[in-house]
Amino acid sequence: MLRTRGLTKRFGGLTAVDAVDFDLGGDELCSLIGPNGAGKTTFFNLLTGVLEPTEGTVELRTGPASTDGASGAGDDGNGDGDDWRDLTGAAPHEVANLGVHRSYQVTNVFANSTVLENVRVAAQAADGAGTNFWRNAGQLDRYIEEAYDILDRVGLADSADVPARALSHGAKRQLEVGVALAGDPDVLLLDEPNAGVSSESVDRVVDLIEDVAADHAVLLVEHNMDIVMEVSDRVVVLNQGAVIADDEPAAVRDDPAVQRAYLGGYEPGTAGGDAAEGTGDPDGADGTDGGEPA
Ligand SMILES: Nc1ncnc2c1ncn2[C@@H]1O[C@H](COP(=O)(O)OP(=O)(O)OP(=O)(O)O)[C@@H](O)[C@H]1O
Repeated sequence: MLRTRGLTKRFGGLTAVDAVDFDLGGDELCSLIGPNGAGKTTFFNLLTGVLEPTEGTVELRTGPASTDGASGAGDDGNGDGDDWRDLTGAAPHEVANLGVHRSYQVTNVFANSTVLENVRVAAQAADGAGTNFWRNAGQLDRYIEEAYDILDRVGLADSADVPARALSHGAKRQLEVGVALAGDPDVLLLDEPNAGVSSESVDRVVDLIEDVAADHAVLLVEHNMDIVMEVSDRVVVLNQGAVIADDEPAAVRDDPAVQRAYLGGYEPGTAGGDAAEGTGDPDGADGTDGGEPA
């Protein structure tokens, strides 16, 4: 569905992402983990056009897509029928239009608009209708209906008329996923969707991740290893910009190189399951509510 080859980003003398070959299958939920500064956010930024790579390519399968979820599905133009679109260097809106959407570590919704409006506007924009819906009265109803369906799916139907700023942090993350879904994406990139979410809300966000993964390709950055182990089909480990493991969750957990680089001290089910060197703070002091847009 999405693949990179030799993807590299250097900031001066620092190689933040180092020759990464990565494949995300059609129905796959792949988690990207690694210590702070490993290059996860930079990798997301390269996939979504926020940053231009120093070297390497990003490609999206545009069809005909087999949705077998196998990592590395697709071909290199060798005649088995898969088509790939080169996204390398494309602007963020072009990448989004082609079906790759992301959520951010910091909540990114319109604070003063209602929950419904946030999703409705995203659905219109994705349809190329912009905000000029007056030209066809029936169209507005269609977008509102679509927005309600999405709010149902993300568990926010009861909050449709509430301003986004009034939502709890966890509910804002649900809304973010709703806004991303409104773009009708093929690929969802979720950047720490549980960061700052209270422990009571984590289960709801995890259920939502699993639900959207049923019919989308999902790449998840997550510091909480219990969640990673629970939801992932596959786990990719970055360390100093390079992939040091790419396997099923249990195999990655038991990999000595991963233990050394990242998971030393991780014990399932303890204290939120954060890996030893991760600072993702899913349950604890929520420092993110104060300065965020919503
Ligand atoms: N715009 C930039 N200019 C210079 N260096 C940068 C820039 N963005 C990131 N870096 C550096 O690149 C490396 C990778 O950073 P990145 O934020 O991608 O890591 P990360 O794995 O997402 O970390 P975290 O888990 O803390 O979010 C770090 O050493 C960081 O300081």
